[in-house]
Amino acid sequence: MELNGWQHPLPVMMNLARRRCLIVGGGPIAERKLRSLLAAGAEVTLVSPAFTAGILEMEHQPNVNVKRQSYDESIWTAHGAVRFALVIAATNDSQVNRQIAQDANAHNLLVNIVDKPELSSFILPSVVRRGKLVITVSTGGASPSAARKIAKEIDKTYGDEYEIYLDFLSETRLFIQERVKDKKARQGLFKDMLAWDLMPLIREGKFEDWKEKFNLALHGEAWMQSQEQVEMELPSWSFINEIGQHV
Ligand SMILES: C[C@@]1(CC(=O)O)c2cc3[nH]c(cc4nc(cc5[nH]c(cc(n2)[C@H]1CCC(=O)O)[C@@](C)(CC(=O)O)[C@@H]5CCC(=O)O)C(CC(=O)O)=C4CCC(=O)O)c(CCC(=O)O)c3CC(=O)O
Ligand SMILES: NC(=O)C1=CN([C@@H]2O[C@H](COP(=O)(O)OP(=O)(O)OC[C@H]3O[C@@H](n4cnc5c(N)ncnc54)[C@H](O)[C@@H]3O)[C@@H](O)[C@H]2O)C=CC1
Repeated sequence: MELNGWQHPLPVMMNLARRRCLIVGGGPIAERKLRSLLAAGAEVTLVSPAFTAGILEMEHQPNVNVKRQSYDESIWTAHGAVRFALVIAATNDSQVNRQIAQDANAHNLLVNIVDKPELSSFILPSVVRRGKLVITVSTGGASPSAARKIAKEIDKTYGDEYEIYLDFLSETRLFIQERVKDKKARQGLFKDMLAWDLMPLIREGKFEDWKEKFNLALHGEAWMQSQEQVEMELPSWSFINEIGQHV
């Protein structure tokens, strides 16, 4: 199935924890894709007559299953059923890669063909990570090295402070989500939080002290302590917001 170019792909973030994925091929590109899948928690089966030293070093990890054979159709049914969440064809034989694309499509599986974006149902972007913050760059296959270059520029701009910032937002958001029932009220609070200029505090190493003060105020408030979820008005939020605004 030839896809209609990469005019308007759907960007997604996938939770691959304990999902079985298949990589066909054992060269440096297969190794790069393997590392990405393992970092996402996937269980990966690799099929290839030969493997890089890097792959062989990982062979005995519990999430890695190495099969020393050329690709053939038995891969799909080896365990009685099609069992892969994602498939990556990373051989250096474009005919074999094309065949894998056809077979994966026949099984209705998502497939990435490393030498043929137009036959792929997904491609991998270049990635910048700061803890929970993930920034991805894709050119839809137009220029993977441009994607990488742009990601490197972003990498320089977004420092480690974003990881701390996101952890704080995540913690506080969860705390509020558990206690404030009214959706509109919650969203108002999240909007207020985003306006707080915390980044300079983090950069100057003053954030931990500020956070302690903030958390004392947040956790100490009567409305936060009540067992009842708050419906709408949060009179003491303005006090919390004051602390946030005057960092
Ligand atoms: C379509 C896609 C399919 C896919 O693999 O998912 C694809 C396809 C191809 N890549 C090729 C070449 C190179 N790819 C890279 C690097 C990366 N390639 C990645 C993704 C993608 N590559 C997908 C599109 C992503 C997008 O555009 O958004 C990255 C971002 C992510 C990753 O691989 O995980 C990773 C950077 C990781 C990082 O950030 O560090 C480099 C540079 C390098 O290795 O340093 C080169 C050499 C320079 C050059 O050619 O530009 C070739 C030609 C092969 C040949 O000529 O033989 C093809 C096939 C074709 O173009 O037809
Ligand atoms: N998507 C990307 O980011 C990039 C893609 N490429 C493309 O990826 C392809 C693979 O790149 P490398 O890993 O550097 O190639 P490589 O030549 O080092 O490795 C190819 C691997 O495929 C295996 N293989 C060959 N025939 C097979 C078969 N029938 N069944 C199973 N395994 C088989 C080989 O044993 C080998 O392990 C290149 O041919 C190139 O077209 C190249 C650079 C970047």
